[in-house]
Amino acid sequence: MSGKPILHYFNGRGRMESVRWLLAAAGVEFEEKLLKSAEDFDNLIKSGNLMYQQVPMVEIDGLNLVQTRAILKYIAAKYNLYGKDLKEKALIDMYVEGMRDLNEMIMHYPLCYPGEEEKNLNFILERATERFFPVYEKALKSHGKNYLVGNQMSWADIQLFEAILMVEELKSDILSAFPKLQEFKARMSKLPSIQKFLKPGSQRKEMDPMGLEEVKKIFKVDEDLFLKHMS
Ligand SMILES: N[C@@H](CCC(=O)N[C@@H](CS)C(=O)NCC(=O)O)C(=O)O
Repeated sequence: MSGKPILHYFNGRGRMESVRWLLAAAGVEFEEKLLKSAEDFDNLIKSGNLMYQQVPMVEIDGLNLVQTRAILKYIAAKYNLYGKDLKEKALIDMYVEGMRDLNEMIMHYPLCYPGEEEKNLNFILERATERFFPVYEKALKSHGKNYLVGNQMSWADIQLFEAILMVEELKSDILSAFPKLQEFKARMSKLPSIQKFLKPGSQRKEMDPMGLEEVKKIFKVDEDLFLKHMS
């Protein structure tokens, strides 16, 4: 065993991408076991290591961690990205949860009912520019520091950087009204661990590398139930 964390998921962003980002930004190397078929997923379930028969699952420090938030919290705490006291942790949680709300909308965007793409896209962009980004712009402006919480990089900054890149994929000039976020993005982009992850060929996933249909096959998704659940 290499001692590196092992990430179990399919070859796509989904719920695992923030975990990949957090590890990569912390400079932690990891391995991936990518599910390619329903059989792979069944075998993983049969191993008994998935508490809820769901992925993401991360093998780390002898644990089989599941539930995305639990995984992220563990990694943030382990690599000193989770603030110095309870108040900083609470602030980081509040920022992160906002970005995860935005992230969820973007994750579900390709799953919307046919014909509703434009409406959904406009909703995401409206939420990003009217609800979420102003919070982080204001925070950076008001304390004048390089990072959202305290004076060092935290989980909140990494989640924000990921969120900015994702929204920019939907609308490239989305930061035009947010000068502090533009500076933040430029600063974060220069960090060596982030530069490495941004390079082509890294373990960072593209928007839709494997295709929705294949993902549905792995999880044996019923189309109607799926759309209802996601809407
Ligand atoms: N609350 C869980 C949700 C996990 C989840 O829904 N995972 C999906 C893949 S992204 C899954 O394993 N689906 C198969 C199933 O639920 O049977 C988390 O945040 O990790």
